[in-house]
Amino acid sequence: MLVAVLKGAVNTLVALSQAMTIDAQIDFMSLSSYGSGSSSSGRITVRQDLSTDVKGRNVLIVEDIIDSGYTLDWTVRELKRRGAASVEVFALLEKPARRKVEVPVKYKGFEVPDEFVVGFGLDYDERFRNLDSIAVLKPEVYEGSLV
Ligand SMILES: O=P(O)(O)OC[C@H]1O[C@H](OP(=O)(O)OP(=O)(O)O)[C@H](O)[C@@H]1O
Ligand SMILES: Nc1nc2[nH]cnc2c(=O)[nH]1
Repeated sequence: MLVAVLKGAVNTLVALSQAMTIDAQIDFMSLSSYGSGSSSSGRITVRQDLSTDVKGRNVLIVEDIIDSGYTLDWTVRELKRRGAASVEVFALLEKPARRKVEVPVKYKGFEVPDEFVVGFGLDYDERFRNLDSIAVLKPEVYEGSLV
């Protein structure tokens, strides 16, 4: 089954699941470690949990971006703790320069430089998620002068 980490991974989940040729159940987990800032606090909070028991299931976690890796590290550990038979990862984007914790990623999309990206589900303070492509946010926006 596919487990998407909301909210950012929603577009990625839709695109990936529609490209798959095998039947796959989907479920969602909403986590946050960013609040309204642009860097991870490292403290994960569960905003909304899965509706499925993952015990004995083969799970593919679908992520939009891996930055520090804290979110993914927490999610992999948590799903294994709940008894998933296997836990693998699909990540659309990775920002290697900012990695704090390494997590094995089976299916990798693209590497991005150390810049804050938005669009295709990715937000800055809940804005820009509905852009249909991924763009680098101008630092003036998160440094305050354009907010
Ligand atoms: O590797 P990390 O440093 O942990 O960062 C990656 C996470 O950050 C973003 O989520 P965010 O917490 O902003 O929530 P959102 O998906 O609801 O925007 C993104 O969607 C990843 O889940
Ligand atoms: N929108 C967005 N969320 C993130 N979470 C971790 N890194 C990023 C990023 O570059 N953009």
